[in-house]
Amino acid sequence: MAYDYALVHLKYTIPFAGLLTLILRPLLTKLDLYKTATLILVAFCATLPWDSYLIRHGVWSYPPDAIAGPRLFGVPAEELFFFVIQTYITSMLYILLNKPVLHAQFITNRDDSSSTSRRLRTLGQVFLVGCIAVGAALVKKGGEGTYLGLILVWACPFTLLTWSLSGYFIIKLPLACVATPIIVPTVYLWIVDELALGRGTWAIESGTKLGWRIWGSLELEEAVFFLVTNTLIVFGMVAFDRGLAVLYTFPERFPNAPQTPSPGFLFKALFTDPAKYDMVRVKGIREAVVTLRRKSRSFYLASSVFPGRLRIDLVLLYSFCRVADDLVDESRTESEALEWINKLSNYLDLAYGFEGQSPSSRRYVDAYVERNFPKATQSALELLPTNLLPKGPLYELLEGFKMDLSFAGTGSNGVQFPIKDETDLETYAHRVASTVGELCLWLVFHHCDTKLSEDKKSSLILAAQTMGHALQYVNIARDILVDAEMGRVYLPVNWLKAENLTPQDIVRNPKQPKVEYLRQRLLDRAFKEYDRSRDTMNILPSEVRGPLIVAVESYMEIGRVLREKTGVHSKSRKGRATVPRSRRLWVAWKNLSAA
Ligand SMILES: CC(C)=CCC/C(C)=C/CC/C(C)=C/CC/C(C)=C/[C@@H]1[C@@H](COP(=O)(O)OP(=O)(O)O)[C@]1(C)CC/C=C(\C)CC/C=C(\C)CCC=C(C)C
Repeated sequence: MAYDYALVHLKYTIPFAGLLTLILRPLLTKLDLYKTATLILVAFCATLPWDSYLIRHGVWSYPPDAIAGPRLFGVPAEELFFFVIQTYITSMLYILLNKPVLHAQFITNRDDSSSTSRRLRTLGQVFLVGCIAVGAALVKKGGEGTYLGLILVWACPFTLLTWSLSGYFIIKLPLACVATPIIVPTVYLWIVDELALGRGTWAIESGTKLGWRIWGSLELEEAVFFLVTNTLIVFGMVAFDRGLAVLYTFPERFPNAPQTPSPGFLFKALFTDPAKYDMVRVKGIREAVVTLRRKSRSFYLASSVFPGRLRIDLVLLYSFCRVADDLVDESRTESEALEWINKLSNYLDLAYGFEGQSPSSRRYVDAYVERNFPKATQSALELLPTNLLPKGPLYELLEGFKMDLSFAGTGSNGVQFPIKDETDLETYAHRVASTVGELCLWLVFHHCDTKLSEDKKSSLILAAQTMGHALQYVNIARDILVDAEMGRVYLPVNWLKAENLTPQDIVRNPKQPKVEYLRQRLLDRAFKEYDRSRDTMNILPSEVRGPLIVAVESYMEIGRVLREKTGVHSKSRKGRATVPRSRRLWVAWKNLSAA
């Protein structure tokens, strides 16, 4: 039938591409489309002359009754469409699987790589050179090895180039991010190819093929073809991501990296000598990602949808806040905690005192950090992007940590509960969470291509502060049990009094029924603050609106779980309510679709 080949697309390739598009649509950014379109263009231009050569030299053919008719350089329109749809499918799968990954952490160079990585990279190079040599020999010999030889001499030099450029990076990436987008479309296209060869939609001429069948009608050459072309597409995507990662990770080297960089910019980044990478910064980013992944599932998930440099800076900000909070929280005595707060305050004095001055003054700040803070916390302080953040909210955050110290002495006579009423509660939430919301927004303002008016910025900051209250109230509602175990009660004392309770009663028995009522009261307050600020998020620039909404909603979902009371029972090992992973993913997808 004249539409046999077109039917292959209608039945197999288009539905698969459609399904991937449907899943990915809310997550796709302009940059993803730019990468995919570039790869499609490259794949099209690289495959067309090669394919045309194969058809003209009778290596393969299409029965005239299986194709519609139009051809370009002898290649049927359906085949041209194959170049596009295959590249699209593999790219989409790669993008989907790489969304959660912050590529900056995998930047590496020879010195940073293990001896196993070095050996693997060399092994890959030797293997690919071997494939090129075998391919060339087969083509030269002619006859049955011709088609396999042509595949190898055409695809392996590109693969060798991308492997040599990005080999260490590819080895460092999680295996699933690289192997799955190669294997899944390859196996799928093997099945489609087997069906097409079986039906005679296309045919490989018998004089130029080895005649080895892998399974059913699937010839060895076809199996190799799909494997190497999908490998090439994925390696192309990886090269893109490595270039982008270099561009975003080193602001000193690339001060004005645009969200969607030109090919020139990308080449410059890709060909930057790896020996010149600031590996101290890369290692700091790695530590920050580990901290984020371990400590906050909500913000870790949300971080995946933020673009480029903003994502890195938010992760670094999280890491600073987390490290500072932990230093204070994990102190054994009040004086030790106070000492950390003073040191953090001195650090801010120095960092902001030297702001805008020479790199040597930055080294002075780093020296202070290295002298005064534990090794594991140093990078979080050294990499805080103080040049993009106002200092006020950071000092205020430390004031919030000081309020936590007022709980010190629990269990002895000196018990204190600083949250006496709603005003204290709001002051506390303002210090520890509104400050964080405001800091996030300053990063957003700096990194967004869309510039906002001062009026809009002020409304957004106000909304971020209110949203901070909402998140902090959810945090307190979630942690009543955990906090009570540490002798802390953040529920206002006057609320407890109205229920004939004291903070000490909560510390003694945080599971009593009245606690559930108080938790819900606090959640009502949280959702009131959320309602007051949520609509303002619609004036955020489009490139960050969805991601910020995901950050807020995935945290507020903890509150929703607590409201349904299911979360109180489905607790993590730490005794905290959690949102199941599938529900978190759904929240992210739903909100990105609506944003
Ligand atoms: C996507 C991404 C990586 C975001 C990073 C956000 C960030 C920098 C968070 C810092 C969190 C942190 C460790 C702060 C220290 C003080 C503290 C503990 C605050 C509480 C956070 C809870 O985190 P977690 O559950 O991990 O803490 P514990 O285990 O209980 O110690 C807080 C509840 C505060 C979180 C508040 C925000 C992130 C601000 C939210 C507001 C916005 C994002 C602005 C939205 C914009 C508009 C216009 C409304």
